[in-house]
Amino acid sequence: MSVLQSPSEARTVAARVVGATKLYGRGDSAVRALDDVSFEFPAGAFTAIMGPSGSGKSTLLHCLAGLDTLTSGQVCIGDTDVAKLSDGELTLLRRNRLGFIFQTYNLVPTLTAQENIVLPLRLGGRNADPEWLAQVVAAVGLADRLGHRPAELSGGQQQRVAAARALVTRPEIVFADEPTGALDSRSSGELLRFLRHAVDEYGQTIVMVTHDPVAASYADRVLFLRDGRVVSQMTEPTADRILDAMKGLGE
Ligand SMILES: Nc1ncnc2c1ncn2[C@@H]1O[C@H](COP(=O)(O)OP(=O)(O)OP(=O)(O)O)[C@@H](O)[C@H]1O
Repeated sequence: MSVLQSPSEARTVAARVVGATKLYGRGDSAVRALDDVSFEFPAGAFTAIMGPSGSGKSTLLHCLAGLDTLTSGQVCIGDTDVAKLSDGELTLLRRNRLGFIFQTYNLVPTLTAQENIVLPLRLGGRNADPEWLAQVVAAVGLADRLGHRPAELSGGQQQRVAAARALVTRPEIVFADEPTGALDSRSSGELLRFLRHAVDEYGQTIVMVTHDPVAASYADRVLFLRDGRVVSQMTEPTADRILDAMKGLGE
């Protein structure tokens, strides 16, 4: 399938890694950040990736999202083998089929909230679907703040603008790297409810790295890593069960 196309049929797997291995450095000083990781990320579901510091969470997310490359193994987004894409095709895949939310909001300071939200469409030369834009903006709860610039918004509001920006292109997958890391618990809750709503109402697929058991409890499934390997997974997670699992991993 062309990287320009959206999926024409419902998929059960949004992304998969097979035998994913990532080495940083060479020889004696090489670090095995990922060690033969295989996992399927279900479509229309919210998956959290957890594990102790240095367990490979960010490396896995970055390799899945085409921001970094594996040493060996395979990453597929839908049916697309990411390693087979040229740099230009990879850029198009990221722009047209993926959405990103980072710990730092990365909003453009001179643009209003509304302008930031529609920026990915502008960059892709596309017009906003007015109905979809209205839904995203309503769900994110920022209707009265759309004309404000980022500096006039709280951290939580800025992160919700960033989340709306990630969803506005209706990407196949939204990748979120510690999206609540800089937020207080109230703002975290608002962001996580928004993400949960996007999964439940629009069938959005979300993959999120987090250290926070409460944040991970919003997911449908939690994948636990240690030393670059998948050690377990949990469905229907609760914060208490996740905390116990993390203690078992030595966190
Ligand atoms: N660019 C790099 N060069 C060398 N080593 C790296 C690089 N990036 C990550 N690593 C190493 O790879 C391992 C996995 O790192 P990674 O950042 O994926 O872990 P993490 O689980 O996301 O950690 P944290 O929770 O602390 O963010 C660590 O040992 C880390 O030091």
